[in-house]
Amino acid sequence: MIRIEGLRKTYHSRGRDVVAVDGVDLTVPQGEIFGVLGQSGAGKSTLLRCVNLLERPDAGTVVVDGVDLTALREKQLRAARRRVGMVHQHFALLASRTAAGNVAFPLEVTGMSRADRARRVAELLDLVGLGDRASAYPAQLSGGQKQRVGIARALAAGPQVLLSDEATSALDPETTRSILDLLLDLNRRLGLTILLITHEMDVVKRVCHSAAVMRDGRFVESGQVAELLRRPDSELARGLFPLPPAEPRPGETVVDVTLSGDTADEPILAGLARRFDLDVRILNGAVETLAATRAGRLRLALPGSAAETAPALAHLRERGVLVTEAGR
Ligand SMILES: Nc1ncnc2c1ncn2[C@@H]1O[C@H](COP(=O)(O)OP(=O)(O)OP(=O)(O)O)[C@@H](O)[C@H]1O
Repeated sequence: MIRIEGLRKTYHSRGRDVVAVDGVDLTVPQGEIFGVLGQSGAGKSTLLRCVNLLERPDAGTVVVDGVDLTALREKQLRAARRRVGMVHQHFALLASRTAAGNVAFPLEVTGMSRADRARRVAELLDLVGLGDRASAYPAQLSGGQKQRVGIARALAAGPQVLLSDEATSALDPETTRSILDLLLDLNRRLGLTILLITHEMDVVKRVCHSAAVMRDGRFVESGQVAELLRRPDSELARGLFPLPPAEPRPGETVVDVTLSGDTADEPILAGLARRFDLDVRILNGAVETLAATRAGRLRLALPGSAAETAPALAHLRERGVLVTEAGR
């Protein structure tokens, strides 16, 4: 579990202050995957580096598995950091070491015997699906394979918590999917708590139970993905399911409906046709399986004026469907 309260970090550079993290509160329960989404410069990397205290925050506390890391001295902190694995965007592997040598690296300072180390490294490489590439050097591995080595190395000391710094942004879409599937699998099998930063909506969609949108050092919204999808003003919901503009026909009322959880699998349009004798057109949209819920957004055109379609829309709302004005 990760609990962050009141985190702030300001950099002083060339005579001016840059507030990179401006009062962030965040809780990631044990076994959950939390994604922080934001554009370049939002403060995501600084936030992540403050979680394992690679960067010391100016204010706030960072508690990982019940230990307040901000209260520790350097020596205790080095030991406590083993509770936190880190996966890097550009893998950060040692070119002169094999895959096995890279995974063994963090174990060498723990005093583990050579035989135990070899056993543990083989186990970790198997876990990430690279059991047969133990003696390959990074230059002989694909990007996805390098990231698998990076993940195995991050897990070497048996952390409960994994931090992922844009782990897939240097990878092609198919490899990205396979690495995200691996993170999801590790989360489920090991009960691993994962805090990841990303600028890609797809990453949030595929693996995150909860997420935050970060801008100018602050969280502008944060919560479980399923819950954010039920908020009419959620930026994340709009980003996860963008709806391109669509031209209605004369006499139609156009609305956006957001479905999450049970409503995503109910035949809501058939219900409208039956109960209200309405032939609804789907202008665009999608319903998908996300990490923790089924969800989607549709832009619908209903025949009739706003007043004429109001009972049908009220019926949808009663069933738990979020109905908003198109494009809002
Ligand atoms: N070491 C540093 N010294 C001075 N300013 C910094 C330093 N590191 C980051 N910053 C500034 O802090 C702000 C947040 O940067 P940060 O790297 O955390 O954002 P980010 O969301 O991770 O962006 P990116 O995805 O591009 O890495 C930016 O304005 C950046 O220029």
